[in-house]
Amino acid sequence: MGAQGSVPEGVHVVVVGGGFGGIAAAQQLKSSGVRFTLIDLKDAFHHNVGALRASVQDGFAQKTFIPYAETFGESFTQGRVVLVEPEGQRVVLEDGQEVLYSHLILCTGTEGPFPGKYTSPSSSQTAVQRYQDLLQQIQAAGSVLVVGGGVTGVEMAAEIKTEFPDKKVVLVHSRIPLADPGLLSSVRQQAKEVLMEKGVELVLGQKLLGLEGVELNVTRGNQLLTTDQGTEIRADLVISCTGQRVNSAAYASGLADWVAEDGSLKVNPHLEVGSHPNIYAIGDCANIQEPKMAYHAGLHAAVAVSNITNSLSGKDLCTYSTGSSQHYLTQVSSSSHH
Ligand SMILES: Cc1cc2nc3c(=O)[nH]c(=O)nc-3n(C[C@H](O)[C@H](O)[C@H](O)COP(=O)(O)OP(=O)(O)OC[C@H]3O[C@@H](n4cnc5c(N)ncnc54)[C@H](O)[C@@H]3O)c2cc1C
Repeated sequence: MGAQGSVPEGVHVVVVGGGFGGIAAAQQLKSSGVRFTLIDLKDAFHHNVGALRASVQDGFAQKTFIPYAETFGESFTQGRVVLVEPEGQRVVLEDGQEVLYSHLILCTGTEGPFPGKYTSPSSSQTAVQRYQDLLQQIQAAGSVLVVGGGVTGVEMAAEIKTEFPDKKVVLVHSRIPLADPGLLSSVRQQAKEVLMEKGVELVLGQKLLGLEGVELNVTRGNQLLTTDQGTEIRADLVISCTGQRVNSAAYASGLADWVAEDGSLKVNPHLEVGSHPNIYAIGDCANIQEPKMAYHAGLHAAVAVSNITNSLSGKDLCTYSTGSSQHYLTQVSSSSHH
């Protein structure tokens, strides 16, 4: 089905979440001529792959927020989805507005602490300012403690030390290996070596105590922090890169039967959620055993949109194969859908 193809009347795809998965889906729906509504609580797409660079480089943050309305016009609605109702085929926004769908693509991603993630319902201007403010705090600090050695923490520590080699940067991580368990151990080892070469001090296999009581992202001057093994760390500024979790609030009650332990949605190989052939989950909120990456979210979007258009034109559905990006679109017979 292309721009000239005919889309059956009444088709309206609602895409919840305008992260990497959501914008890829919306762009493909737009070029397929399918009516859609993209809903996000922010007014701009956040290219969060650049979030940590935006924290250390003046003027970079504004390049990482791209207003949805410029690309999607009236097909974009700003708001927070608080409920998915599969029976009524509608989603409900925080302000009470209801949006009906024929097909739903859920891509609410993950949430986590600023600066790695920015999930406040504020304007992009406010968001950009927040990154600029953090840059000033980093500039003012003599020493920075980065908490959490997943990929975000590793990147944050490396970015600060790269831009400000004279600052003391300490990275504390509760496990010994750095970065994410889904990555090759050689990659994780390389991340460690890069940090050590740059002069980042590593405190591994220790958990920082009392993080809840620490004012984050503000330079306070020589705060004393302690780990569960009694190691004392002094730092002017503390940045948290820990505790990312799947953002399940929108669907947790409406699709409770299909929510996995980590909050993600259980999908079949067509990326359909549970027993709902018209509801898809893609990106970080889809329960797929692979590293959570922007790149994968884009691949999922292609599968979900192809399956919507294929189901409308009576074609076979595609399956998503983890890790085989070149062959991710595999046509399979799916007589159960037709
Ligand atoms: C610091 C950092 C660096 C990264 N670097 C890389 C990299 O180099 N390469 C790579 O491939 N991946 C990278 N990743 C991972 C990548 O960012 C994620 O895998 C990707 O963002 C997932 O896309 P998504 O669309 O599933 O979700 P997200 O990008 O998390 O987007 C979800 C969207 O949903 C919206 N939303 C959530 N709940 C609601 C609701 N209830 N109502 C309305 N809207 C809602 C949010 O506002 C958000 O815009 C990085 C991640 C971080 C944190």
